[in-house]
Amino acid sequence: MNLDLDDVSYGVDGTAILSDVSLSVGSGEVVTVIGPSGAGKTTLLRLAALFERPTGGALRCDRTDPWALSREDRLAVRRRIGMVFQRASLFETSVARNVDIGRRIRRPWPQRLRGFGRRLADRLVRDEPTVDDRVLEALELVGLGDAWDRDAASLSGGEAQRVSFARALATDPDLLVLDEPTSDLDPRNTAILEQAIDRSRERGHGVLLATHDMHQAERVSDRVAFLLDGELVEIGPAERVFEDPRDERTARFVRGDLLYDDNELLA
Ligand SMILES: Nc1ncnc2c1ncn2[C@@H]1O[C@H](COP(=O)(O)OP(=O)(O)OP(=O)(O)O)[C@@H](O)[C@H]1O
Repeated sequence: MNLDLDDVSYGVDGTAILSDVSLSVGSGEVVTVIGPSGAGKTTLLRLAALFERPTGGALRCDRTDPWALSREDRLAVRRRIGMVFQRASLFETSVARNVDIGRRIRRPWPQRLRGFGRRLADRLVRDEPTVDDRVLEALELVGLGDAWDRDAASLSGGEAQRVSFARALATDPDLLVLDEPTSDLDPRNTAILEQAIDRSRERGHGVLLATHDMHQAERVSDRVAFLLDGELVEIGPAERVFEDPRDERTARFVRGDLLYDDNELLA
């Protein structure tokens, strides 16, 4: 899926949170949004995943404005997008069911009912619970292939975050939207998720990622966008943005110099 944001703005109760943001994510491309806390990264990702409607400008998925479609048609577009939130929220059931839930709620109702019938028939002919290949494959991608029958409540924070990621992968989304998916993870778990991002890219999925981790942005991105106070300061190939930023504010941010002092913008 090609996602295009054209001068997109978003405001709540008259307060601007994003102003005139233009960016695109193509198939097989990883675009990373960096910026200080409160810059608007999560809001931008929520717009990209169709959770919120822009208050200005245009957003298009494969050249179609999903907000101009009927609710049902917009949901069909929405089903092609997988979002992983900053904090994992899992249901109190097995790991496999947690991953499967993501796939099921993305299916239209007739398919869901057929799936229910199949599972019921499965249960009648065998005692063992069955796990869908897609679910296992997604769990293997995040290094949790052996954990499918574990209780989600028994997982560590890092494992839970990987299960959330697997839930999004199992839907085979055209576009993955990842909001700081590794912020609470140790280096090993972070490396596993970065590999999964690479695999998604190889499969031709687009990835829109927000991260606070500059090294991660350098490692995984094709292009990097720097967001500051709701405005996109610059966007370009990762190497260029990190090594030769065009804007002084980007330079200061990637160098790690503080842009804020007592909440006052210094730039
Ligand atoms: N629904 C809302 N109503 C009012 N203000 C909001 C709303 N959503 C976000 N904001 C404000 O918009 C700004 C951007 O928030 P956002 O969460 O998008 O930033 P962020 O870059 O993701 O921050 P962080 O890196 O800390 O997660 C913040 O000042 C936030 O308080």
